Amino acid sequence: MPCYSIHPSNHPSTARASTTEDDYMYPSSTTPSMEDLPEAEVPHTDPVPPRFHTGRLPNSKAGDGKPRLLLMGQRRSGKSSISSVVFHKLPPSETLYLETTTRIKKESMHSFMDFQVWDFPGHLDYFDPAFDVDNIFEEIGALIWVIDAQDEYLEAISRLNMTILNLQQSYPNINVEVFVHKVDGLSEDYKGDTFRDIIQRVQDELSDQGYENAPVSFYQTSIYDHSIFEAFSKVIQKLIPQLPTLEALLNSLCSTCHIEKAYLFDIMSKIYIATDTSPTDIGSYEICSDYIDVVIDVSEIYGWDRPTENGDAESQETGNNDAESLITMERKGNNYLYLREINKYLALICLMGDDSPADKKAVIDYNVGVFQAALKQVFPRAEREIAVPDQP
Ligand SMILES: Nc1nc2c(ncn2[C@@H]2O[C@H](COP(=O)(O)OP(=O)(O)OP(=O)(O)O)[C@@H](O)[C@H]2O)c(=O)[nH]1
Repeated sequence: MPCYSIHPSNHPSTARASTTEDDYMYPSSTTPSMEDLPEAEVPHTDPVPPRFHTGRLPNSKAGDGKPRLLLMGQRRSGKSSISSVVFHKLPPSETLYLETTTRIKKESMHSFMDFQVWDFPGHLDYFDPAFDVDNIFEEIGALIWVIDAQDEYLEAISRLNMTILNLQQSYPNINVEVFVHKVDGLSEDYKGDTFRDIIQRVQDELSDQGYENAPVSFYQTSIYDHSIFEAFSKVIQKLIPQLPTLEALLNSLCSTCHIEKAYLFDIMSKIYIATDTSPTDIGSYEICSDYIDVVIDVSEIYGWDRPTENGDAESQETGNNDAESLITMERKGNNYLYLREINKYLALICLMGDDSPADKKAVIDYNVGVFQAALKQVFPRAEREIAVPDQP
């Protein structure tokens, strides 16, 4: 059995528990990586001067600097389930017991980049003048609109279109991501028909209102398979300005080492933040995603605390030298899988073809080391400074 380990002290679930950056956040008792923010806005009555989109990149440091993913849609469409399954690792079957959301639920995600997930109650009319629309939409990274494909969806489509048209004036650059959700319960034919019908209706209604080529993307999703993670990966990738560079680095790694497909994964959520530009298929994503689970499970059993060289907290948090970056290769059908922990948030997973990577492992190791070094330069979060408490 090849060796591997994602070191427990380096493991995201442990590492992120200690990250407290915002005064106004308090740690969640159940999940260390997510933090509940104080409750939703209380509608305020003061007149709000109109403000317009600044054209900043969504994750540029403005305000709290954390792009928001807003989860909106009709009641019971599955918004809270999506957030719980992707970011809290809730088993999908347990979402049956989730209570309906009554106030905006804000959570902060500490990972390769910080972002927030805001789960909106289905019934809320956020364009009511009592709400501070700016406060909701100004730092937005993406608006994720969830439509229950197993239910009557005309009302959901008209609310979506109303929202897009309302936002178009002040925030024309917002990415609108439509999750045609709960497709697990539908036959293949019905699923395809429903998906096409929803796309057609949204586009037709928007163009009837004079809004052609609206920036809306559609995904078929379910919490019962990997589709929700794939969709989230694509949504998150749009928020990463360095994506083209990451893809170029992965392309170069793939061609140098004869790698068929390479993914850069966020270990905790199993969202992939970049992949090389060869065609992606859900099968290879599934293999890699399952493999992360195996490595994490095994490392939680067999991992051990490695003392830091000088014992200081910073090197413990950020240190990820060779000793903590271990490798596994495994035969899977005709493929080899290669996993390397890049830092405490990210892991590189590669699918390789027939010629045994074991013969050229040294070359792969070397090139992955080069990739890792380049990543640190282009993607500052790879070397993120962790706040170290002042010494008395
Ligand atoms: N079959 C299926 N059911 C799902 C899926 N996602 C969520 N559900 C179910 O849908 C129901 C409603 O889910 P919630 O997450 O509470 O929906 P919500 O949109 O947050 O609802 P509100 O809080 O009322 O706005 C739950 O019983 C979930 O188990 C899915 O992908 N497939």
